[in-house]
This record gives sequence, C-alpha cells and structure tokens, in this order.
Amino acid sequence: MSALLSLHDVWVEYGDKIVLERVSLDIAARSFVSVVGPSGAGKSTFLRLILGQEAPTRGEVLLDGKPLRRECDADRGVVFQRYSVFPHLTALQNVMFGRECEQAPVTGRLFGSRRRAAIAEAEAMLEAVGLEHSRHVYPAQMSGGMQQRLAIAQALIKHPRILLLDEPFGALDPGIRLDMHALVTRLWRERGLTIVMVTHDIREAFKLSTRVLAFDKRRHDPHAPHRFGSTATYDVPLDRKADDAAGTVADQPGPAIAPATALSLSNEEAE
Ligand SMILES: Nc1ncnc2c1ncn2[C@@H]1O[C@H](COP(=O)(O)OP(=O)(O)OP(=O)(O)O)[C@@H](O)[C@H]1O
Repeated sequence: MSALLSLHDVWVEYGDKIVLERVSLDIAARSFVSVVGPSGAGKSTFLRLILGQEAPTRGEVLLDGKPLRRECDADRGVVFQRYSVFPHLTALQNVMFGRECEQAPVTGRLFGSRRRAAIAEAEAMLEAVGLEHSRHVYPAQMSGGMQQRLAIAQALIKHPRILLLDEPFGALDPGIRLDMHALVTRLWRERGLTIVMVTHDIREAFKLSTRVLAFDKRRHDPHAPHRFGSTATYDVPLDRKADDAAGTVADQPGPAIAPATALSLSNEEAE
C-alpha cells in the first residue's frame, strides 16, 4: 500500500535542544495510528509536523509524495484535548464556521442557497456525532464529551482525509471515553479517514488503532538532556482493519509487549 504521509529523516530542534531526531516512517491511507510515549517525548510536536504548524529543522514530510503545505488545508482536521470549539458560537454555528470561512473568506458569512446548503451539511454532521438535539446550545452548556463531539464535527465538516487527535479524550470520564471510542471508530470506518492520535492511555492506543508508535529517546546524555531527541522507538502493527466488519471497539487484552517494557527496552537497545 502506498504511503499517504511519509517522514524522511525528520529532525525538530529549538536552538540547541533536539526534540525529534531521525524520524523516518510511512503512514498508509485509512490507517489509525496512535502515538504514545513519556511526557516531553515530542508526541505533540510530531502531530504539529503533520498538521503543517511546525516545519522540520531537517528532513522532509510528504503528503501524497509531495512536500506538505505549511498551512493547514482541507486535507487535515484536528481536535485537541480542550478549547477546540468557539465558546461564543452555538453548536451549529461552530460547525458552520469552517464552511463559511472556506467559502466566504472575507466576510465569513454565507447567504441564500449556499447558506442553506451549509446549514444542512452542518446539521448532518451534528447528527453524525450524536448532537442533533443540541444545535442551538453553546459549548459552556455542554458536557466535556459533548464538546469533544462538537470539536470532531467541526473538524470533519471540511471532509479532511487525515484527522489528527491530540489527547482528545484525556479530560473525559471513563464511561464517556468508551462512547467516544465507538464514535471515532465509526467515523474512521464510514468516512475512510486516516487518523493519527496522541494519547497517554496505552490501552486506548491498542484498542483503537491499526498501529501504535512509541516515541522516546534512544540515547541519553545525563549532563545535557537536550542533546538527543526522541524517535519512534517502537512501531507495532496491529490486526485491526478499517473494513473489518466484526471489529468492534470491545475491550481487548493488553499488548503482547508491556509498554513500559517496550520503552525501557528501547533505551537498553541503544546502549
Ligand atoms: N516552541 C518550542 N520551543 C522550545 N521547546 C519546545 C517548543 N515546543 C515544544 N518544545 C519542547 O519540546 C519537547 C516536546 O514537547 P511535546 O509537547 O511535543 O511533547 P509531548 O510528548 O507531546 O509531551 P506531553 O505528553 O507532556 O504533552 C518538550 O520538552 C517541550 O518543552
């Protein structure tokens, strides 16, 4: 399968601090990749590279074999742990916002038939995430789970091929997380999305994904911690398939390699 996204020997440095080093990997279309690793391992930086918010200091990031555009276009949608939605807009207005900015970049408003089409599309998107009865509700009146559903609808209204999720369920209660797992799995399958998700929850990563990447440092300099960056120390393909009809999001047993072991092994390997 050809790669949708390719990173070739990517490094990210801030001054003399190396955050990522030698990251080389391909991400196939319609895969669901989870990124795990200790705090500060560069997981969000990796996501920002794919989003185009961050340029590699060295190396290249390719989308469909071509250098990634710096600005985030309709190819990529993103949902963060919090603050993805606009507090002063209702659910419907939040979802329509993307359409209005795209189609009326100067005024930010649509009129007539284009407005009616945008409303219909936004309502369908709200229904897809289970918020059809909350279209006139403001984010402050919603639970955390509802706000994340709204953020997902907002990200998907532009029909991105790639959905980037940065700790999207981190602030949610366990029961709500399970609902969100089912929602994201359904949207991933139905819409043929490619998902890259950063999570601290290793079980969530192994449950939802087709592939788990563990980022960590292979080399440590105790006298200069910033001297070496993280890379994908473990790259674990899983059996889960987007078109696997039987593949529900039921809890699965833990990974074959305990993640803590995997991460510590990676350091030993490097020595
Ligand atoms: N603009 C920046 N300038 C300097 N250092 C930065 C910048 N952005 C990120 N960093 C550093 O890069 C490192 C990786 O940050 P990043 O947020 O990608 O890690 P992370 O793995 O997502 O962490 P966490 O799990 O805690 O969210 C951190 O040490 C952070 O301080």
